[in-house]
Amino acid sequence: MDSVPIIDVTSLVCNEKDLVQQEETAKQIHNACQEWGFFYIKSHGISQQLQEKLQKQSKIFFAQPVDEKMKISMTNGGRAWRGYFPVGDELTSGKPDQKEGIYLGTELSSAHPKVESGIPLHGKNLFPENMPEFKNTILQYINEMEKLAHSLMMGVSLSLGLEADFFEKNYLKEPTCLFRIFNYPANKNTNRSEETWGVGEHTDYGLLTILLQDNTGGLEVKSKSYGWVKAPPIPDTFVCNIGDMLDRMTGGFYRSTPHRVKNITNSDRLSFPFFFDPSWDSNIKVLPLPSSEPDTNERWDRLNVYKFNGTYGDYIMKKVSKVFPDLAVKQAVVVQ
Ligand SMILES: O=C(O)CCC(=O)C(=O)O
Ligand SMILES: [Fe+2]
Repeated sequence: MDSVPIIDVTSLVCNEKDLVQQEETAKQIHNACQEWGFFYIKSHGISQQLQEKLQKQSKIFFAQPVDEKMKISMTNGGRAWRGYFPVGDELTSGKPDQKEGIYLGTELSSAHPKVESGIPLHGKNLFPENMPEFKNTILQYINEMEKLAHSLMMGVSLSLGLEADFFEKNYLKEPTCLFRIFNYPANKNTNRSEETWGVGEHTDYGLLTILLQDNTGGLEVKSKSYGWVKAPPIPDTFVCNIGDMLDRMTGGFYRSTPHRVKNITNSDRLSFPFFFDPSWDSNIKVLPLPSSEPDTNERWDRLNVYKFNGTYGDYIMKKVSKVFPDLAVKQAVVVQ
């Protein structure tokens, strides 16, 4: 098969347990993660109405003048790294991406122990005051994505021959949930050369990403067997992909696959990645798996993920500080 597989995840999300069907779904996840590191999910249980509401309000938000959007600028987000960034502010491999966006995550009050102790990427979201419905929709969406992600990680556990709650017990007591809303401007609105990307080639950092994309298209996945392959929008599905931590834990058995985006159409493209990552202070350990074969090809970031030892917090801070170097300096995060 030369396209990203589609997996029906009913058995993972529904309340009635069908162990036989769960094993079957786990087998499909296993094959997809080994071959692609990517898969589409269908029958996921997230309502179309919620997805449409989110898209509609995001469109309204991005259509506003930059001054209005900058009222929730990331520079006001402090160590939580939340808020809006304009086109060109986010870098991939040192190059500005052709996208604007909002960084969001689990809503934590300033009294939360992690916020009180100054742990980065944790805290309050910045919501536009002129769009109260947007806030409710985002919070509801994050909540539903988190539940879905727990169910999918049960499938990933089973797919590796582990207890269904392996990740739950060891890495997901307090998952790091990051949510982003991106707008990739229409081709006609940018003076871009061939080399510019909506987001350049990269891998995701954590365990599992669940992506909602609008109808525009533009996402590409670097497959093992077929080179760069398109991952177009498919109605009623989300795109899922695994991140560096699962690659590290499985010793390369499951790969965090490079991907990139270019919007070549004459309309803006909206996308909504939800990143489901290990608890901040969980120590990333290699799993006892039968046949692990680390990837020896040079990675997009020239790092060797198989040499990484430490907590998820250690890993992501190095990454995020490269993505927004100016902000990292303001937040006193060392850029390496
Ligand atoms: O916009 C997309 O389709 C993908 C975005 C992405 O890969 C990311 O934010 O990590
Ligand atoms: Fe990504």
